[in-house]
Amino acid sequence: MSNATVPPFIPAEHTAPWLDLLMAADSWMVRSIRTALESQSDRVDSLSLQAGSLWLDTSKQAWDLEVCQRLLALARAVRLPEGIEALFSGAEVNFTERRPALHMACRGGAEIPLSDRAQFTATEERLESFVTAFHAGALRGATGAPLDHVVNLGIGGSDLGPRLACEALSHLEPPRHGVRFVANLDPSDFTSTVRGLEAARTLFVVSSKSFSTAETLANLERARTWLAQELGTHETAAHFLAVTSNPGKAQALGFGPDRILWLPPWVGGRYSLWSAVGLPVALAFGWERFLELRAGARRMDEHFRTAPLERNLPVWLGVLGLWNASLLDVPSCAVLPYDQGLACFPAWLQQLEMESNGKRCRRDGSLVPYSTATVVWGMNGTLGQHAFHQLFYQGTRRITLEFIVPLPRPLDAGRRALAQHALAQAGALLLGRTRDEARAALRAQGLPPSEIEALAPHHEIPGNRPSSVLLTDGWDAGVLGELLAAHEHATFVRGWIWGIDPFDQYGVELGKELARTLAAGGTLADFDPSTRALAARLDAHR
Ligand SMILES: O=P(O)(O)OC[C@H]1O[C@](O)(CO)[C@@H](O)[C@@H]1O
Repeated sequence: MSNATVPPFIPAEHTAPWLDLLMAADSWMVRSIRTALESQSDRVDSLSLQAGSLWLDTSKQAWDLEVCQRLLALARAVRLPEGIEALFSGAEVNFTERRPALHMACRGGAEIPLSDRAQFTATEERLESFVTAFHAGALRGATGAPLDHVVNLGIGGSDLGPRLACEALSHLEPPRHGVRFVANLDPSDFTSTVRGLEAARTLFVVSSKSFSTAETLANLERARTWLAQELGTHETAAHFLAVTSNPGKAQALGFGPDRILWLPPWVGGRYSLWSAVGLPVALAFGWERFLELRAGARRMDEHFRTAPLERNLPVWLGVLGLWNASLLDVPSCAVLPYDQGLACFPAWLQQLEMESNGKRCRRDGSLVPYSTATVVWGMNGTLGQHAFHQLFYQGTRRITLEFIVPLPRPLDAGRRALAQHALAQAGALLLGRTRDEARAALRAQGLPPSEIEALAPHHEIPGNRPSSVLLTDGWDAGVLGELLAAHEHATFVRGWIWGIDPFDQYGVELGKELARTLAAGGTLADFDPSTRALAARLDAHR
């Protein structure tokens, strides 16, 4: 392993920039973003930046250049630049599990640890040859028929990354082979996903870092049963590939060593798309496309590692998120990709941020004395406009928004209209409508004065809703890689400043443990009276 060390932990609130930021936050709680935009001619330019194919405009956020600079001063005070170097050098930034977090190494953005280089290279060669054989029709199932359809069995990071990439790419080009995803423990997920598939031609990729996740193991069992029923044989090993860090467990569950692909332990589940977990992407769209996806992410790695903080897009995304979450105490961030292929981007980002930074305990064991990760949620535009944007316009909740607007080249009329909707939403949410403007609009409809007065408050829209807009220049696998890696790094930036470990997930483990207890019919004594009563009701249900 690497000799690189992690710089010491410095609590953000003990630094001088933190105090400045607290004062700035007091003022931005009440300041008008709209007025700031109208009065500062350089605001848009100074609060926008480009990295690779991504253009980020943060000028509609509740901050200004001074706040941004103070946040960067905070990042320096807690030694973020050395933290970034520690991340890329393979230091144990995953300090609770005493591991590096080197997902960047899978895409060439960092070095593979020396001791793992041979195994990693061998895995890459095997991955590529599986993909080549699959496309050549040379991977054959139990009946001798070529396998030509893929079903990924996995959950969380073993599902969301490849699912997102496959969906996004399938809106750019038809896949060479169909790929479907089963994640849920709900049996209907499996049943409805395999409906219509020809068992003899179906390849299951079973992705699980631990190879002990209940949902994935249940779906593996279902897949075996389905194949056996459809093909009339239990000799179905040729229909399965396993991707895991725990080959021993996979072997114990019947996978031969030649059917297991290695997922390095230093790749976190929610960062694993770039590893063998990304296999479905390559099976569906080709090895080259997978490499392009990785190459885009690698471009963002290089930018993140080398650009000065002042021009560093993931650092900006990171500190802006921290400003909203911890200093303005905004509890929620809606992410709104204007691209049908990015429908599951909010779910991917949700896991990335909430599982990584939904924590409170710091490196020295102290608790973070302010809010950490926000609730991340969202939906692709324009669908959300007709579902929950009303709350953005006139609701009482404090929410910040992130519009993601991929701009393919050339941009056809349909995509232009879609992008215009995104920009119009961000603009309208900032602008709002004053009471007088509402009155004027009602007057123009010819309503009598009494009705105008009654209705005007309902038509008033406060505006000033903070949002960022991220545009892409072009839209392909590489740009998608840039987009995903930028968010991964932004998550690291926040975790670093908060002093928490973004690469563990002990909270989820407790839920898993207790679910196992319940499923095994174990003692319910550990549970509270409400859960015991509900479990009894479930037991009695036939
Ligand atoms: O890949 P595995 O080990 O099956 O885990 C699946 C998911 O479960 C978690 O461990 C907890 O939800 C995630 O971090 C992970 O992506």
